[in-house]
Amino acid sequence: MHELKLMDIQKKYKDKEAVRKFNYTFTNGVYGLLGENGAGKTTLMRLICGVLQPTRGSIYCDNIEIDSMGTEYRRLLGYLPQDFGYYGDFTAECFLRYMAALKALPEDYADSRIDELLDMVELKNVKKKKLKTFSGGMIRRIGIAQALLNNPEILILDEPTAGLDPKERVRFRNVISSLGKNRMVLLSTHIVSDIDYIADRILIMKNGELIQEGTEKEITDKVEGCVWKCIVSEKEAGQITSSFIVSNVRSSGENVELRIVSERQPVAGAENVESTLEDAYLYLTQIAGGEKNATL
Ligand SMILES: Nc1ncnc2c1ncn2[C@@H]1O[C@H](COP(=O)(O)OP(=O)(O)OP(=O)(O)O)[C@@H](O)[C@H]1O
Repeated sequence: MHELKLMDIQKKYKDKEAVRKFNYTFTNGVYGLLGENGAGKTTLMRLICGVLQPTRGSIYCDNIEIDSMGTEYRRLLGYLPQDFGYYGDFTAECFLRYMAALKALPEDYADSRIDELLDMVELKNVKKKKLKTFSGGMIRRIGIAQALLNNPEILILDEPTAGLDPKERVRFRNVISSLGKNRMVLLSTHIVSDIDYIADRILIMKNGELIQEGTEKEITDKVEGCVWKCIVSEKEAGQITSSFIVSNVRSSGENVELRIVSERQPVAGAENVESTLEDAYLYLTQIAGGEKNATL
């Protein structure tokens, strides 16, 4: 098991501070990195992979700075970037062979590993098909397979579920859960339900900062007793939405059903309901930016 320690990481692109004051220690398990677009997730992942250098701070793997580890660190890593490049004319099998060669894996090992991985990501029956005929979900799965070629102990997946349909999302979650048993898996998303059940720990980023960290239960518990449901007129709904954190809106005949996160009862008749990670995420990201302060 490896320990990856981020100490006081900052990354600036000219004047833009994309990651700031980031301190965290990862070990084995699935870590879900949650944040809206532009929160700094990709930058953080690139820093961890050594593709980018921090402006300030250092990253240590088992107490050794990753910069000084060179190929030894790269051997531990598997990375699926947000837009990974592939040639559409390659078959799935050829693509993995090509990636294995780039990673300088021995041919014998690569052959058996490719078979194993195609099986794992459920693409064995289409291994002779060209990638340009694959769906978005199949491409994502082949992306994971390439990231796993060297059997990495640290696996970094940037928005791996982007563009997947609901069925593919479920299949993908199953693959990821099984991977987190004996390695560190860090995956980013802005979709709460993608990591709801599979992440052992959830990290929430906003404006480059880590604003919250914990298990799903720890984070959800932060808004325990503060989630309300009520049915109001459209006019009332408009007023409530401007001053409360509303985590869901649903039409209900002439009226509107609202789900609200608030410490006090937002309107007479609102009923307390069980909190979810989505409620907590919305609440924590909105108060962190001071977007809604009259609420709780
Ligand atoms: N090369 C760059 N030069 C300048 N600014 C950048 C660069 N890359 C990212 N940024 C900015 O840094 C911030 C963080 O971007 P980053 O891509 O890390 O966020 P993200 O959470 O991964 O978002 P997304 O999900 O949209 O990729 C954003 O404001 C972005 O515009």
